[in-house]
Amino acid sequence: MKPTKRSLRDLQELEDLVPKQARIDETGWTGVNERTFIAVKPDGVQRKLVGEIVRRFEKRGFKLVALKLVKASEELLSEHYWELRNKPFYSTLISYMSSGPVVAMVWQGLDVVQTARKMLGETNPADSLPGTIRGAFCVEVGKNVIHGSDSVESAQKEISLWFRQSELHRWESSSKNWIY
Ligand SMILES: Nc1ncnc2c1ncn2[C@@H]1O[C@@H]2COP(=O)(O)O[C@H]2[C@H]1O
Repeated sequence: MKPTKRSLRDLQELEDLVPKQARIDETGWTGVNERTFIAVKPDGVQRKLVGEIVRRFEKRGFKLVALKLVKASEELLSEHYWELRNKPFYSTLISYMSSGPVVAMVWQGLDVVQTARKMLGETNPADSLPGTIRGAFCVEVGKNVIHGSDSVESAQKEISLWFRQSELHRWESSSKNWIY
């Protein structure tokens, strides 16, 4: 039977009922299918760095799997930054991250988690090499313009937290054979 608009919406609603943990395995790919979560933070969006950041990931050879402009709720941010909840800068971090829209993305490719971290630079921009994103575009740890998952495991959790399965796109890149 051809699915109607209504039945597609029903499927979406059903998917939202599936516990997030159950979806982690589906994003836990390896090799050329490894994925990472990248977010251009509110200062990066305000400072018009989105295009430059997307350009760097595209030019490196990674594949864009998902992208959206989102105003993160405090609930989402408290899950995302759960491990930092006792840090003295935690409340400043939550208000900074909820101060404006964030561009949330998923990028895919060989060793993308580790390579993306190198492209981003160090958490503190002062320690970041000039060619990195933070080394080129920011100066202060509290406004460091971009987030990238620090491990494959964190990437799986963060992708599941920020995206629905239906927002992660499968597509064939025509330049794949020139990259791998
Ligand atoms: N000393 C600090 N003061 C303020 N913010 C910090 C400090 N250390 C880390 N952070 C923020 O906490 C964030 C944790 O995730 P990120 O590595 O993306 O970026 C980090 C900074 O935005």
